[in-house]
Formats: sequence, C-alpha cells, structure tokens
Amino acid sequence: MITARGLARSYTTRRGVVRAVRGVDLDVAAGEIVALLGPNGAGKTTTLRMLTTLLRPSAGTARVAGCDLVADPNGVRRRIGYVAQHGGAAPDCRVLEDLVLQGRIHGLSKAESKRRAERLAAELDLNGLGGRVSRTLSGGQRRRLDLALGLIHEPRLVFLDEPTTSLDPQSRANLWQHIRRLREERGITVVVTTHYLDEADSLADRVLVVDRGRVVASGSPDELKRALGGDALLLDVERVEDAVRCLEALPGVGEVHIGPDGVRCRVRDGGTALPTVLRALDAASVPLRSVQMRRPTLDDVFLDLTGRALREAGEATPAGEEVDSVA
Ligand SMILES: Nc1ncnc2c1ncn2[C@@H]1O[C@H](COP(=O)(O)OP(=O)(O)OP(=O)(O)O)[C@@H](O)[C@H]1O
Repeated sequence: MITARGLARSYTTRRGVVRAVRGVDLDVAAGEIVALLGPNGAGKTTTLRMLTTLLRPSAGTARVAGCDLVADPNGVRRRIGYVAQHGGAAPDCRVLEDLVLQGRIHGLSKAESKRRAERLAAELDLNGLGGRVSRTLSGGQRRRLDLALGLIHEPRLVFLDEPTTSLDPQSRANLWQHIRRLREERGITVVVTTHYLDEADSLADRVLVVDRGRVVASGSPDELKRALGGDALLLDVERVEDAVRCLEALPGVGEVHIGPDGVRCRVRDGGTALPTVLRALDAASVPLRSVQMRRPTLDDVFLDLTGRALREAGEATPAGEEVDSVA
C-alpha cells in the first residue's frame, strides 16, 4: 500500500536549515495498522504530510495507494484519507451536514453522500448527534467525527496524525477500538503517528520508531520488546547519583538511566539480579523507597536505541531541530 525510499524534507528558517526528515524508508502492506512512534519534533507529522501530498519531499520517492507521490499527487489524494492533528470538522457546522458536505466535495451525489454519512455516523457511535453543532461535541465525539470526515470517500488507506491527543484515557481506548473495527470491517490500511507508547502498543500491528528524522527501528510491539530481552528495574532512591554509580559497577546491569520516576536499568533476569542490586545499594548506604521489576516497554526500546527516554526526549532534546547554518 505504501513504499517509500529515502524520503527527506528540510525547512529553511531564519536560523538555518532544519532537516526534519532525513531519509525515511517505509513499507506498509494492505490492511496493516502501522504507527510512527517518536517524541515531539521527531519528524512524524512531516513524514505524514509528505505521504499525503501536503508537502513536497526535498528528496526520495514513494508510491502511495498505487500512485507515484510526486508524479500523480491527485491520484494519491483521491485514494487516501487524512485526519490532521486538529481535525477537519467545522466548529459551527452540524455533524451530518458537515459529513454530507465533505462527501459532496469528493464528488458524491447528495443521496450517496447522505447514505455514507449516516452509515459512518452509526459505525462511529455518532448516532443521535447528527443535528448537533460540532463545537458542542465532547473531545471523543469530535475525534470520531474527524475520523468519519476522513473516511466519507471510502479510502483504502487512511492517515491519522496524533488521533487521541488531549483525550481522556477512556475516550482514547474507545477510539482505538473504532479504528481496529474499521480495519476489520472495511479492510482499510491505517498509518498513525503518536508519541504515546500505549497507543502504539495496543493499536499498531507494526511500529516504526522515529527519532531525529530517521526510522531507528521497526517491528511489532512484541518483536521490538523481545529483541531487547531481559527485565527493567525501576528504583526510587534518595541519592540518585550514588545509586547510578553503584548500579553501573555491577556486572550484568546495563543502560542505567535517570528518569522522572527514578533510576532505571536493564538486567538479563530480574529475579536473579534483584537481590544483588538491593545488597549493593544497601552496602553503598543508598536509601531505597521502592523498586519495580517489569518486562521491557516500548519506552525501554526507545531508550536502548537513542539513549533517551521517549517521554523526556521531546523536551530534553529538540529532536530534528539540529539546524544547519544557511550557506
Ligand atoms: N514549517 C516548518 N518550518 C520550520 N521547521 C519546521 C516546520 N514544520 C516542522 N518543523 C520542524 O521540523 C521538525 C519535525 O517536526 P514534525 O512536526 O514533523 O515533528 P513531529 O514528530 O510530528 O512532532 P509533533 O509530535 O510535535 O507533531 C521539528 O524540529 C520542527 O520544529
């Protein structure tokens, strides 16, 4: 459904050239749900905007839904759906009117547009809301309407940019359910960008981890976590620097990292390593408040690949913001 090679995009700003995407290769098969996972500024939106023809690549080639991205952008546009980060619903328009209008923009007859609008409203739990003005909808309802607007022309491939940002946990899980069901029932292919680990983990068949404009790993969430192996230990300690020194000196303890929740490290087998770790911290007089042992998460995968935790990466390092001075 998508084949991209060496996709790149730079922005020229007053400070210089920002290389937002630096050569992305991508293969997405029909019917897959693929997540581009990365921190703020990693280049996810730029990649999506290129694949949806909204932005011309500075370099690289791609075929999207059977059409060449650069030679036939209209062909691509006709075959895909795109739901932007802030959605496309008109705040003062009524739900069904907006859906019908969107269908008409895609060249559907009034009757066909209305039929599809009603079907989508039913599928996406918008029944009974057809007469409501969009700005009065809840966040979850609004995102479902955005999704419906992106699907009215029945594309085989849909791109969703950060679909659940600013939704509460229940509405997020509900939207994932809808997206999965649309895939099951309509067989659509979904490419989604996210900086939420749980979203990539529970929604996607395959995750492409994006950092500083590059894909640094790809695989199913389980494959990525399995490849890492071992267990993660999270230690809430009082003297963080001493704890780090102590852990780094222990054989079999790797990737010691200070995060917002405490000191994190990886060990081959948590059950065996834990007593050794606790004894060493005690011997170094490092007070321990709590310890958690768990299987690796996608955050551990990101940490392993980049040396930074995903949740901190956006703030700690302006990924992609490496500015090359203008010649
Ligand atoms: N129009 C623009 N002009 C200049 N720089 C830009 C522009 N759009 C994006 N960038 C920069 O390109 C880099 C990648 O941005 P992009 O929006 O693609 O990242 P992202 O991973 O989607 O982040 P987010 O999750 O915050 O949307 C960032 O450093 C960003 O500041």
